[in-house]
Amino acid sequence: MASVLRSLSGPTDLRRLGDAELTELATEIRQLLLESVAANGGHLGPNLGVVELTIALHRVFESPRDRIVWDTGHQSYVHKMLTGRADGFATLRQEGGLSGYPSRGESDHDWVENSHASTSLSYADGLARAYQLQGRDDHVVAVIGDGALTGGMAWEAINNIAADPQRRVVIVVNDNGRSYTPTVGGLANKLTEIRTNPRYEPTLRAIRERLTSGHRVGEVAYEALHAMKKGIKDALAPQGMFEDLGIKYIGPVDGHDRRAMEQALLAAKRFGGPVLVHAITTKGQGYDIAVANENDQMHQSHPFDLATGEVTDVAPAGWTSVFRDEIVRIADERPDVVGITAAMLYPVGLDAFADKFPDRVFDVGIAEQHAATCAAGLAMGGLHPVVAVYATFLNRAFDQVLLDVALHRCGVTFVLDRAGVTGDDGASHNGMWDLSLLQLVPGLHLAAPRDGAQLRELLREAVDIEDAPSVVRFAKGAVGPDIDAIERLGTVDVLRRDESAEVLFVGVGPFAQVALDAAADLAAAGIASTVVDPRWVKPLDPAITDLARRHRLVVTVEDNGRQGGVGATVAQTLHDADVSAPVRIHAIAQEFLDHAKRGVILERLGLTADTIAADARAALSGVGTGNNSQE
Ligand SMILES: Cc1ncc(C[n+]2csc(CCOP(=O)(O)OP(=O)(O)O)c2C)c(N)n1
Ligand SMILES: CC(=O)[C@@H](O)[C@H](O)COP(=O)(O)O
Ligand SMILES: [Mg+2]
Repeated sequence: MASVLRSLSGPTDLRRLGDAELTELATEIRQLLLESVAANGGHLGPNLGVVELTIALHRVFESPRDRIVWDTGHQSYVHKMLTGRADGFATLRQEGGLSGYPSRGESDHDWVENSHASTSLSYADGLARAYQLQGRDDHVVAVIGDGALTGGMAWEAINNIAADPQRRVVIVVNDNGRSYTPTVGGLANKLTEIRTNPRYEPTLRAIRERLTSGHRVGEVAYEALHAMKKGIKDALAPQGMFEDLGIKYIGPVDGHDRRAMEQALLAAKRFGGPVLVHAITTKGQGYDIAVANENDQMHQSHPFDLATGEVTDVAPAGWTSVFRDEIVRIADERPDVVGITAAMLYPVGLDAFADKFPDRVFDVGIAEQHAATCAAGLAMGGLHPVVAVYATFLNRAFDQVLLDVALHRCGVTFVLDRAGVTGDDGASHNGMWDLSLLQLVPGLHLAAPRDGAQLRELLREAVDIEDAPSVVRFAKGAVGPDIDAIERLGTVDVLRRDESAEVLFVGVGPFAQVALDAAADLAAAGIASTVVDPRWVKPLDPAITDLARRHRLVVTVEDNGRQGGVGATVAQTLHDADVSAPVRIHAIAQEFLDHAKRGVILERLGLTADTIAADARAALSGVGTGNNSQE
């Protein structure tokens, strides 16, 4: 059979396909998912789990006139294949290639590019209100996972959507019971109760297997089987949990039974008000290695061997593994230390802590705001919480850090993984905001370790701070070799000290190595430098000002946005101290960065030793006009 997928020019073509072709299409889509993620890495589990659901969505609704919003967006590969981009999957997540998330620049079918979870229902509420005001009868569909449904924003939106019986929003809950690990919380428990009910699951599976095992099931038999399944489902549906709020509930529906999904979606489409379709799916469906993966069901996979599921580009032990080991040693010594994760136990490295002390690590779901303020409560209760999140996701909890933690001088430690450019996951995943945002928080202590040894040391210093929030942030991936200091001035480590140095490099975190390389570059041109690692970038140690007074030029290098970062803070500090040395700031351009590998982006941003050295030479000769100047 010629490729069904390749025969499609867009979602309208789906409506001409018969059952056999639609079953074949699902098989082809799974094959393309496996091939492209095995080659490039990406979100395999989530996308294998929404094949039939997405086909049904695009057969029932008329995208882009009807808006389909994907929460988090990591499960939108099938949507992309059905909207004319199947051929692009060889370039998935590569520079200039297909994004791993919806992309407005790629297609009119894509709406939300932000990969931060739990936002879809708010977009949907807004879109539906706009349609109501404009008298449009187009549909708005939001696809949200059970994990994203644990985010506070989702419930703010549900409260608003449910407020108006005319609000035409179709909420499709893609319930696979998992974020990375099983989804936690009272709602998740209720959804799990349905999904795992012994009376529901085997019957459902038996019906699904009969309907999809190639047996030709006559229409009558099909309807009879469905009637039986519907009877079971109705008996198990969450008793009014959503309907008491004013949202019509349809389900639970077998999310891998395309026909059942189409029936449910059609009913939702016709309902004309706030309606929720509860689809039950399996993350990794169709690839047993993913389904069986207890860690995360191949939620986010590096390139892997299709036959074994083994990752093929095994990265060396990274920053996360250093944290994973040290926090367990600290927990051994400090019974008051507890850990908090926002549904990312393994990715942030709290799994070993949880294995050894299961009652001292809390998974709060995808709820960073709650994590921060709950941590304040834990601190007020006499414990020392360590909240481990990706740097970009702390954006969401800024107000909580500022006014729930810092205002009350709570001893909470935030560990920010994936700080700096992350690359593959696009603009909303780069951890390029924290060094700026957190400069604003009175009393907060902010550290950026340059290597594994410093991560261990600074983490210990941080958990010893009991009267203020402390933050330790580090990059994604491999950690470089330890860099020894020549001496320590206050909290500042001196890493290089040339005689009669003209240039003072301030290298933040792993960019201390870049600063050392730039200094070596200058030395080859006969220019002497001093290189320091501030270690604590807030509060900035006075040693930086004292050193700056004795140099002609100050060069700062950091893996954070330029605006309000460490470089800006150094420049402001020196200005306030009447230090005349100009400051050259090398940081991430304050813009949304397209996806590409981290190294490619850093090269493109000029955050490399040779570029920084060239800029310093030019500045010393008085002609430095780069866009990094602070003059
Ligand atoms: C605010 C925020 N926190 C954490 C993440 C990291 N993250 C990406 S996907 C995911 C799990 C999503 O689970 P679910 O919504 O159930 O979707 P599924 O992968 O199961 O389809 C998490 C925690 C994120 N994208 N946004
Ligand atoms: C979609 C999401 O937010 C995460 O799954 C993200 O893709 C994690 O990426 P890494 O863990 O590979 O940095
Ligand atoms: Mg899920």
